[in-house]
Amino acid sequence: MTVATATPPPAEFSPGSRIAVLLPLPLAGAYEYRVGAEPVVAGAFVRVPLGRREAVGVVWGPGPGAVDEARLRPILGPLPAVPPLPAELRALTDWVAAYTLAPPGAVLKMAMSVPAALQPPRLPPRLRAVAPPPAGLKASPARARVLAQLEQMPPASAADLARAAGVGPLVVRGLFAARALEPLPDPPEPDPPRPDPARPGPALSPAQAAAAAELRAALGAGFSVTLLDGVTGSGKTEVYFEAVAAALAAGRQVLVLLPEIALSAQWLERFTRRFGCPPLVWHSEVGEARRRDTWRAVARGAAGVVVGARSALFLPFPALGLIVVDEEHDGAFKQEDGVCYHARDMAVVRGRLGGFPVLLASATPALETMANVQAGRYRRLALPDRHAGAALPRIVAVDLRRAPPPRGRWLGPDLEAALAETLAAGEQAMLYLNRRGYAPLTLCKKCGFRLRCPHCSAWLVEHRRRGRLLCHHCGHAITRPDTCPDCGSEEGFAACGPGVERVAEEAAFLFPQARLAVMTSDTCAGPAAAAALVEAMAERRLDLLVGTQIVAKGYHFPHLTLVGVVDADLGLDGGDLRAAERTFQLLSQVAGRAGRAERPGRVLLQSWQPDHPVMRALVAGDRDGFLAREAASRREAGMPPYGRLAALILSGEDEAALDGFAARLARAAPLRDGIDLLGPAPAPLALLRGRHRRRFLVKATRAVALQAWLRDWLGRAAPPAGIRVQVDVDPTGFQ
Ligand SMILES: Nc1ncnc2c1ncn2[C@@H]1O[C@H](COP(=O)(O)OP(=O)(O)OP(=O)(O)O)[C@@H](O)[C@H]1O
Ligand SMILES: [Zn+2]
Repeated sequence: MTVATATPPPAEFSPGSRIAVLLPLPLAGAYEYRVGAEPVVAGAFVRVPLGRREAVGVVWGPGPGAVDEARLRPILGPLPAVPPLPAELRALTDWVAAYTLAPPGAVLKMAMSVPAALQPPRLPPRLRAVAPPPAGLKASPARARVLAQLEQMPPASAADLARAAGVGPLVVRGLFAARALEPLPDPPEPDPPRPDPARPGPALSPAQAAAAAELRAALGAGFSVTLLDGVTGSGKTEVYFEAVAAALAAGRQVLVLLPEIALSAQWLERFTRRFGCPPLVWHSEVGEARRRDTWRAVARGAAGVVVGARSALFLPFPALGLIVVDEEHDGAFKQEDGVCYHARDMAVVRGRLGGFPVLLASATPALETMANVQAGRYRRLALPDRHAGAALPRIVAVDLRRAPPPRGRWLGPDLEAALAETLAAGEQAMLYLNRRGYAPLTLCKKCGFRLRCPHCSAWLVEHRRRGRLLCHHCGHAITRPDTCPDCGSEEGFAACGPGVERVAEEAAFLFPQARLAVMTSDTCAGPAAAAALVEAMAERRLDLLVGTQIVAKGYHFPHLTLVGVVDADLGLDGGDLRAAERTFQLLSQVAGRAGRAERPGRVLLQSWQPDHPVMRALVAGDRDGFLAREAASRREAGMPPYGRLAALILSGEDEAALDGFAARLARAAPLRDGIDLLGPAPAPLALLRGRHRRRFLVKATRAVALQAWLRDWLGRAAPPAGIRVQVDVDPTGFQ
């Protein structure tokens, strides 16, 4: 296919000139080299000497002339058969590095995450006979058999040929050495199937059609950001598929970011139905060989649509024309280790650098996004109704103070009654609790000692099905000890509080006839298991699904009419700035699974604080009122999106050295108006994987150049060996 390239041809550097080469390593900047005998273009992947090793980097630009002529080393040459890294992605790399304070090479590493993709595919050479055979070729019966065989079969590898002719491998090698056989040139790499934008989509409702028309108009009109704000089940996916089709028809590539793509079999199916073939999928569970082929197909412009997790943002698209960020409010778009970046925000940056539209879709947009809409930076398209006349579910808060569950149980009488009714009517129900495992806390029956992770400040979570107690932060696992490690008692341990496994146990006890399944990231390991569960649910082979937040991810179960939220208050506690917003989003999302087809849905929120603003807003269906109140309180406190935050996490194994450095760093902070420095304080996770952690929070007004201030501050006190400093601009997790 031909690709409408958005960028002019890259700059070329002539033999002998100085160039900057960025290496995918956490170095302060690019290194300087000299071009060899052949010219190279900006963005080219090149091999360079690095100390005594050889490394692969990217030609970033002209060399600054910082290295002595005598010490300047020449590059070893370009990598064959890899297109240069597009200028847009180089600019994004620099931008993300500057914004997050990460070393540019660490950002580049995300764009070069599949080293094998930089090598041309190595096929065993296929051999064919040279015609006529070279004069003076020594004949033998075995050689004759090989040559006769080749007249009957297509070119084959040496091994296949020897096998087919019934000769030893040496015979084939001998013929090759005598030039009677020659290798066939490698075939071009096969292109993935191309999604067909001309296939008809479903007939859109007037509101859907109006939104789709606006999205199509945005394509080809340069950079813009549009929020597709539609209630759950309004058909946001069908609408943005129209924009995908239009971008494809214009010869451009499309990237769709989904928070849990590994679990999105339903989405892939819908895409395939609409476009006639599946998209290319990109996430950490895709195998190395597939990732390699995908990276290369993207780089040569042969990949029409990629759907991926946040890391797909750093794929080398030469002709990207649209990015869709579905469920744009989802916390999974934020990367919290290594380079701390938010894929939704950086998608907007890539759109601006590449001059194309970015589309954000959600039923519960992030406060940040709504603020951008209000400021006129983003456009908003609304889909206020569910598709095909389905009503939004009725949400009620169940006051657990009035009707608590029996002791040691978690499903109160109201929820139990609703489950009984739903199941009796032959409809499906879902129980939601955002906590994996059986019980979050295990304690000694005699002395109350709590089983904790030795490497983290966290309790061990019992996973009864696996017979293990696990740390959810570092993976530390033990079997339940026979005696208390503290008092030595043999009385045993008590499981405190519920996880989904325990709720499932209770539901199975209450409704022994119900066909029940548990869905969490650990009970359905891998996309296939998740897809099987989702299919079983959609085909009504299950009555009751118990799960964590992964059950909420955009699924469409037509026969699901009841959603029970076991602990709606979970997640509201703690000092997290976004606790209320996130709880509202999650619960709306879960609630949105109910009643998506003919039968109306209802949602029961079990809560000890049914008067909490989050519960009230959910019950009243008052999202905009809730967001407005949240926004007002953030504005008043100078918190994001009206002020800015950065978190600094210092960590080290030696606690005294860590505290010493934290104090030194605090003293070194340059004071100025518009910046509040909070800390150092123990981070909420004060110990993680054996490292102690201290946190600073920097609160700034929007007028302050936050990154410049942080760079200045960090430049004043270098950490001693063994202490790591992690910068998180716009933190969301507060761990
Ligand atoms: N115009 C249409 N014609 C036929 N089916 C449609 C149409 N619009 C939506 N649907 C169907 O309605 C269901 C809900 O649509 P979709 O999943 O796109 O909604 P959504 O807004 O993305 O929901 P959520 O936010 O809950 O993920 C899907 O099964 C979809 O195929
Ligand atoms: Zn741990």
